[in-house]
Amino acid sequence: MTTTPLLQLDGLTRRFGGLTAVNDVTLSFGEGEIVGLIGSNGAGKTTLVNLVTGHLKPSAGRVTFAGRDITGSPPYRLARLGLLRTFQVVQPFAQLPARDNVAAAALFSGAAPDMASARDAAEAALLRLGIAHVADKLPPHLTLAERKRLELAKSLAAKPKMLFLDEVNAGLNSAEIDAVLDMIRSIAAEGVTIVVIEHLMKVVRGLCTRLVVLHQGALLADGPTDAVARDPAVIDAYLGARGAAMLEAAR
Ligand SMILES: Nc1ncnc2c1ncn2[C@@H]1O[C@H](COP(=O)(O)OP(=O)(O)OP(=O)(O)O)[C@@H](O)[C@H]1O
Repeated sequence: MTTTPLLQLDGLTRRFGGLTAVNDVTLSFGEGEIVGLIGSNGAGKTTLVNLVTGHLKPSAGRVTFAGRDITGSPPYRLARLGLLRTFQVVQPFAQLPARDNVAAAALFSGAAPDMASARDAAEAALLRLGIAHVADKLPPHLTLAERKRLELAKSLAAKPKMLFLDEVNAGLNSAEIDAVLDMIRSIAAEGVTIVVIEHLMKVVRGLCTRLVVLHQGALLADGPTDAVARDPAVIDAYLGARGAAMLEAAR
């Protein structure tokens, strides 16, 4: 029996003038999967995520989420369906305390019907991510690790079905990364599909059961982490001998 994927991309393509940043990508993602989206700088990872989450419109192709054609839908509509993302550079509202940043995400996504329940959802999300103590602080006064957790709290309060995490571990130390990985695993354990865009092999190896590799906008490989890590085409185009050794060492 085949199950319907949560997210299906068919021939997804985005051109910028003469450059094809995402080239005819066909892929699907199931419920509760943790998938790593990898590839060298400029491979098209961010563009692909932007096409799915409504921040860019495709030049061609189709995006289907939970059986519904969502091609070209704006981010706020997709957030209401449970399709959410974080950004590589975290972008909280600097003048709002952490709690209200999370509450705003809960309201914006429609996960909370009013400010009182949005604040309750925010408290719960901050607690779950271990940063309840920063609820009253303004984002500029948070550490990088706290700001990254704040991003995750915003996504969580929006009740995601699928979450794209854009380098949520960049700049964190090893212990901070381990803590974030545990949080991501616990979110996935509730059935949320998670796609992580990553350069850190420790994260890819420790978290993802499946890897999708983009190269010059096209799909180069898609399969179980171990198999993809040993794929000569992937080693050649992306990992290099050093990257493959690092991925092996991170086991
Ligand atoms: N708005 C844009 N206008 C023109 N070209 C763009 C635009 N956005 C991305 N590109 C180009 O599309 C290609 C893919 O970029 P993208 O940012 O998606 O790659 P990436 O894999 O996310 O890279 P990185 O790992 O460096 O973030 C690059 O050549 C980039 O210069």
